[in-house]
Amino acid sequence: MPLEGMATLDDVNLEGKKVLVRVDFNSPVSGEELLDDSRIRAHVPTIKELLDKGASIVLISHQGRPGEPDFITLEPHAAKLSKLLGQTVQFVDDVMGPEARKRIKSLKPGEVLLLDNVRFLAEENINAPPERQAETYLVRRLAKLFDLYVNDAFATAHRSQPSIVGFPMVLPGVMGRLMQREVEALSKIFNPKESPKVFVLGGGKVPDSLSIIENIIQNKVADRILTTGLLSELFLVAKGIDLGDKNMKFLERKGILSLVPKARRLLLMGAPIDVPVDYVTLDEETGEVKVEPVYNLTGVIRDIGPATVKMYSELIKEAKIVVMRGPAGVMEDPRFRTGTKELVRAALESGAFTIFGGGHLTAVIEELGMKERVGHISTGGGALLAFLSGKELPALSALKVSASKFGLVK
Ligand SMILES: Nc1ncnc2c1ncn2[C@@H]1O[C@H](COP(=O)(O)OP(=O)(O)OP(=O)(O)O)[C@@H](O)[C@H]1O
Ligand SMILES: O=C(O)[C@H](O)COP(=O)(O)O
Repeated sequence: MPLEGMATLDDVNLEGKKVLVRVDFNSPVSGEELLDDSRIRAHVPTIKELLDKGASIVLISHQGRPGEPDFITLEPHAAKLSKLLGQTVQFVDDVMGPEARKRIKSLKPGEVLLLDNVRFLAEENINAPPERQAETYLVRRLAKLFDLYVNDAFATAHRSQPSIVGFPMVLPGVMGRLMQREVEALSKIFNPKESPKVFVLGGGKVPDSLSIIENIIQNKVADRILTTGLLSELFLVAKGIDLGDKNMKFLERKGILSLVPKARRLLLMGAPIDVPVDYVTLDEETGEVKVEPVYNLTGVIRDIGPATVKMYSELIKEAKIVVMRGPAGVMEDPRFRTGTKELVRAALESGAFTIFGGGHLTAVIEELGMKERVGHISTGGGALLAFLSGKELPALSALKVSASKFGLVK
């Protein structure tokens, strides 16, 4: 999806403006302690630019979902952001009540205020069309206190919630730098000029990966799809290969065998799907770890094998764009991390523009110490899956409507 039709920070005057910025600070937590700050860190360039250009900033975000243990206040996030910015980030344990409105009104240029978890409001937890969300209490109460709305929350772009699609209906809405970077990088995937493109798809979210494959086949996006992880097991079964009793039973228990007809249809449509030739397996009784060819498996599949790594690495070398999502094996156990690590290394050494998604691959990139070679690491989980599956992202549609309604783009 091109940037076309959406406005960026370059299209608006920020001097002295009061700006509402939707960020996605949703982070893994233990109690009220943040376990990872990468989502918060990712928004720093946008926030700094707004401050440098003389705006006062009010940040709005969610954390967790109602009923889940990670559904907590954003107070620790404010403390973390203060450290990252090197300036005090004010916090108010309120979203749209009198205290929050008073603090928003008194905010001065150069100051930052973080509101509390927007999902504490029932309205925010309902997905509805933008016109409906523009009429929520949240939007009616807060919008009049601002000059501008900035959406920097790519990771929540697949939700049609008031803080995402409601505000830009009534305020001029532009994308922040993180949102812009995500959309620009991910748009390369659908640009026919940037070929050949190799997708390396693995991990455990098999139905999501199938939706991605359907979309990239329909749009003739991928030149090759290299499968790993549970997805590769599904395609081997679809090709008629018996993975041995233990693996077949595991796939059945996970509901993956029911996806075989769909996988077979994709193969019959001529999808350029590659499957592993060997796996690293574990004998659960003896604890023995072995490399076994796919047609003679006795152990439980834990990682792709060395011959597969070699074959896939050769194909990756020829690519202009490499898109990688999900680990190649059960990489939580260091004995089964080699496949993922070597494919990530091959991608980063290939000279291709690399796009990575998912927490597991991000951890491997850090471990390899090769972060500076990365083309793009997406902050999106569900949003990235939706984007790659060709689904419309409500946040982007709303920004387009806003840009046209408020005359922000020519
Ligand atoms: N062959 C396999 N058999 C069983 N599990 C596997 C296999 N290959 C990968 N996995 C599991 O897949 C899981 C990761 O898949 P997932 O698709 O959730 O990745 P991800 O998007 O990077 O995750 P997140 O972003 O949530 O951290 C891991 O827990 C890993 O152990
Ligand atoms: O972590 C995410 O994927 C985003 O923050 C969106 O969260 P959600 O799936 O709870 O809407």
